[in-house]
Amino acid sequence: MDTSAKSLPAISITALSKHYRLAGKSVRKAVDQLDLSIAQGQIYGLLGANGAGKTTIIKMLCGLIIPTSGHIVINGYDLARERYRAVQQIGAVLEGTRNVYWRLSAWENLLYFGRLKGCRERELRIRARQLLEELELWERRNSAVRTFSRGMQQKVAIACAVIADPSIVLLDEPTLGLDIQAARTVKDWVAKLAREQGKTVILTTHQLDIAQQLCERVAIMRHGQLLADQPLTHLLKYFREEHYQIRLRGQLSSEQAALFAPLNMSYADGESCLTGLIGNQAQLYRYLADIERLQLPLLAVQLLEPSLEEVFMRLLSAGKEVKDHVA
Ligand SMILES: Nc1ncnc2c1ncn2[C@@H]1O[C@H](COP(=O)(O)OP(=O)(O)OP(=O)(O)O)[C@@H](O)[C@H]1O
Repeated sequence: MDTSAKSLPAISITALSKHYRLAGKSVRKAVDQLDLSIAQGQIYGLLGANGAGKTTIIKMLCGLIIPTSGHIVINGYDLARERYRAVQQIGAVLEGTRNVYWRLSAWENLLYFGRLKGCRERELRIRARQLLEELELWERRNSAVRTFSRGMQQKVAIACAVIADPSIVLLDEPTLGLDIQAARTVKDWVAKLAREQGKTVILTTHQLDIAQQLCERVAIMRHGQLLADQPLTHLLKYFREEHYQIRLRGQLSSEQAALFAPLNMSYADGESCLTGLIGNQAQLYRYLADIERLQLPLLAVQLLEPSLEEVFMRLLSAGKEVKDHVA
């Protein structure tokens, strides 16, 4: 296979399913007839509620779970028929804290994973040093990973995943449990992997603000199927006509705020701000009628671009597939 072709998708998934047999004759469809194509050099977010099937997809891409049916092609290599070559294209950090050896130092972990992946000794040492320096871990390279903070451990795990310089990096919940500063370091580094080194990054996360900052394209999954698979900018435009901000002078009482309950309420500088998706004009007028009835001083009603979190919640509650028709 020609892996150098730029037009080749990094990952191509066709009619992929994973069905688990449960007790009796019942079956859980963790992933169900999924089609997906992920372009080279993209940061791709795989989003969905708990149990949507994200980790199952990541594990199938790594070759850790055998699909029930369907095909996975990675940089042109069929995972079922050319497994070694296909898996070589990938570096992965799975969910949780056990991606690296806690008794080994950061340096030893990098050398261990590099040798396991067939790196040559001289290049391996140069790359290990470069990665540890980039991630600000060089000073602590000889300390056992178990003595590291959660953020430092996660940085070591990501460094181990990319030690052999794979072109595709899979990150399952890369910022879970990290404090704001550690999450930002990981986030900035993920962005650098794609934008400066041209790597394809596929990440799952429940932190939708991080997905919104990082991802160029986003898939939203529900019950093993796709509800949406679109460029982030398209998705954010999807409910643009329905996302409002209503500003009022003064602070609402809790009884007054309850009338606008599905909207987010904030108060600052003497103004109350109601923000959220208002699905139709009739609902908007009902809110405005309440405002008039309560004699709340109205300052402004404005259309806003929704956040990814609002689009996500809306899509999940609607439960309908979204076609890519937004220009
Ligand atoms: N080994 C297994 N046996 C049976 N069912 C499983 C197994 N592994 C996963 N599942 C089920 O498959 C579905 C998808 O799980 P998966 O872990 O892929 O979801 P997820 O989107 O990653 O969820 P989360 O966000 O909670 O990590 C869930 O209903 C889960 O309970």
